[in-house]
Amino acid sequence: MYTVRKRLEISAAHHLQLDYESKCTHLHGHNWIIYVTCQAETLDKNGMVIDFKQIKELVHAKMDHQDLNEIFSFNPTAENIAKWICDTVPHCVKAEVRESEGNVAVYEK
Ligand SMILES: Nc1nc2c(c(=O)[nH]1)N=C([C@H](O)[C@H](O)COP(=O)(O)OP(=O)(O)OP(=O)(O)O)CN2
Ligand SMILES: [Zn+2]
Repeated sequence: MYTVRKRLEISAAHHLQLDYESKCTHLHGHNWIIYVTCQAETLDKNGMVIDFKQIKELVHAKMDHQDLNEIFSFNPTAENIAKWICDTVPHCVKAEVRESEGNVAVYEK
């Protein structure tokens, strides 16, 4: 099994829709650190699981310097973003989304 992992740094704003009082319901931003892990049993004709550049184009280009509530139809929690990444990037088996050093969500297929 081949495994590749791409690290992305993304500046983006969001607010959360919650059924309890929270400062996070107000618009605010994070410098998100995201790790995308992809796996394949065999490599493509270029000798890759997936080009790192393609991962960047699919995730960084969509999210960087955006209001995540405007570009996503779901509540943009770290968990939901991690799931969206796994569903969007070919061969993705795991996405780790860090809002900060202490706040991390992971989705694995
Ligand atoms: N399970 C989740 N919990 C929370 C999420 C999330 O995506 N998944 N997101 C938030 C907010 O985005 C919020 O911005 C987090 O703010 P922060 O101030 O970093 O959170 P803390 O209060 O926990 O920060 P400390 O620095 O540890 O005090 C909230 N929760
Ligand atoms: Zn937040």
